[in-house]
Amino acid sequence: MSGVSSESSPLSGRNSFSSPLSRFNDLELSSESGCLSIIVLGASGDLAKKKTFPALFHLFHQGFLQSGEVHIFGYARSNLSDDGLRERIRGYLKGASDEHVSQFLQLVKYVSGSYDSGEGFELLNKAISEYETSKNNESGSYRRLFYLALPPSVYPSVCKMIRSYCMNPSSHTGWTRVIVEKPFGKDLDSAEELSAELGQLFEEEQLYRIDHYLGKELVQNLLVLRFANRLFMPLWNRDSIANVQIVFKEDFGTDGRGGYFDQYGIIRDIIQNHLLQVFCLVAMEKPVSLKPEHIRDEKVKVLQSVEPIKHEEVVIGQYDGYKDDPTVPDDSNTPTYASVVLRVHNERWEGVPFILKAGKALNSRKAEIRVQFKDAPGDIFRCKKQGRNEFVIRLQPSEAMYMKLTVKKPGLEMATEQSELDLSYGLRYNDVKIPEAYERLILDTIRGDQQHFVRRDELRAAWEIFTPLLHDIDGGKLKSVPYKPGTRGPQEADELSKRMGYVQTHGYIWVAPTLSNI
Ligand SMILES: NC(=O)C1=CN([C@@H]2O[C@H](COP(=O)(O)OP(=O)(O)OC[C@H]3O[C@@H](n4cnc5c(N)ncnc54)[C@H](OP(=O)(O)O)[C@@H]3O)[C@@H](O)[C@H]2O)C=CC1
Ligand SMILES: O=C1O[C@H](COP(=O)(O)O)[C@@H](O)[C@H](O)[C@H]1O
Repeated sequence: MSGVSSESSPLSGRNSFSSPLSRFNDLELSSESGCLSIIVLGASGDLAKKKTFPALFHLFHQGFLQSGEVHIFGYARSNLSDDGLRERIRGYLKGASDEHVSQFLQLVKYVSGSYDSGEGFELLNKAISEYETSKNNESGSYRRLFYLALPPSVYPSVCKMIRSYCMNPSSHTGWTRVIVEKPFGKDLDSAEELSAELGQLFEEEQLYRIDHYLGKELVQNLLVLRFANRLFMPLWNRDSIANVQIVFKEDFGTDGRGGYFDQYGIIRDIIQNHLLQVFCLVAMEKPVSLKPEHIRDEKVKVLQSVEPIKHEEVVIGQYDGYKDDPTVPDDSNTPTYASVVLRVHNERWEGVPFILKAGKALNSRKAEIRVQFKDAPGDIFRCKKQGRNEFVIRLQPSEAMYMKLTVKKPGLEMATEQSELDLSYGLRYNDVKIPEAYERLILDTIRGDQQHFVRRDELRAAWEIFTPLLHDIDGGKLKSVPYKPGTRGPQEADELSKRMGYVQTHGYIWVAPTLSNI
């Protein structure tokens, strides 16, 4: 974690104390050396080229992956050569010289094979073993990291193949770890079935269920914010907070992914995983320590305190034009928008609605947490109509935290107006490059830190919350209301937020500050 250098920061003169959290989380974070083989399964796919390989490249570029130690293997069914794969991903490797890109690409090899027969995996194991042997790695360990950038339908067979053909030999020190992408199942039963299948093949410590929202800078900040600041502790409960919104918006539609999306819908794609993980970090109790198991214990507890979702506290929508995608059935009821109210039955949150909203083809792209406080009692300024205090954590874009406040309008009159205390990262940390979520999470996996990965019981608790609602939507008991692309989504969702006690501040818009407007 970098602080702000007083030379280059526009806000020079501030002191910044930074301390690596890994020192506090009691983890024996390994500083292992030796061979590291990273195997990207589904290397020909969209996620691999857009996220996985670029994240590996950035780690390489920053010196976290040493060319003397690491080798990267792409595996898929497509008939590609090493150079074919390299050319496919080259255009996505940004932010470094061509020479550096070429050095990285030289570490990448391709093996072609199917996902359910031994032949391909034997070849893959041979390629990994040859590399390991070539390293003549007498004192170091042998590490094998498998990244499943694949449709979940093939996870069980791929995991069986890895288990049968590609494990780190028992004669070697080191480890074998597997990163699995979402979606982990489609409902409680299918997720449990998948968990049981993978659980027979790998120990929980070997499985890293990735949710890339847990790798975002401001999501990782939530624990620090909540538990290292005295300011928030007495306020973070039902006495002061009226409602919490956790919002995801995209200003584009399913863009050629309609076939995939239609089987899942926005609740499975975004809410049950990304937004629910954010919800956990906002709502959970303080963990005993920063040990991954302590944090995940608290997440499970708060998930288990969520009450059954009521139909009248849900709005689902579908944007006009979604069904024009030829891969989407004409009678699809799949929601591309949803607003779902969660209620937590515990001492801290009884009566506080958590509104989780996500939508595609909306009027903007952003993700944020909006904590709205109750009105100030006994308002002598009569300024309620101007708006309530809100603490907003902007996850993306333009990472920021700002607190909306009522202040005296500067001037001779005693008038009030809405303003904000603003911590915009672009300004405060303008010399820090915020890492990509996938970069951090892959590095965590190499280091053996499972804090930001989803544990099996957490996954179960998450599906328990959403499965009844999802089955009702799939069974047609709730209908998606149409909305126009480029809008805020269905009007019914705004009405739901209002019913939940959310008070909109009229005439106030937060503008992300830039160096030119301070
Ligand atoms: N794309 C994204 O932005 C995100 C994706 N994810 C998740 O990551 C995983 C991979 O996503 P993505 O890369 O988009 O997926 P793709 O559809 O691009 O699939 C990846 C590769 O898997 C192989 N494949 C595709 N369909 C099948 C099939 N039915 N059976 C066997 N193999 C198949 C193909 O390789 P080949 O034919 O060469 O073997 C393909 O190149 C998924 O679980 C997805 O949900 C998560 C977050 C974001
Ligand atoms: O997992 C997914 O996330 C992306 C949005 O990720 P972000 O980091 O850009 O916010 C979303 O577009 C996709 O549908 C979903 O599968």
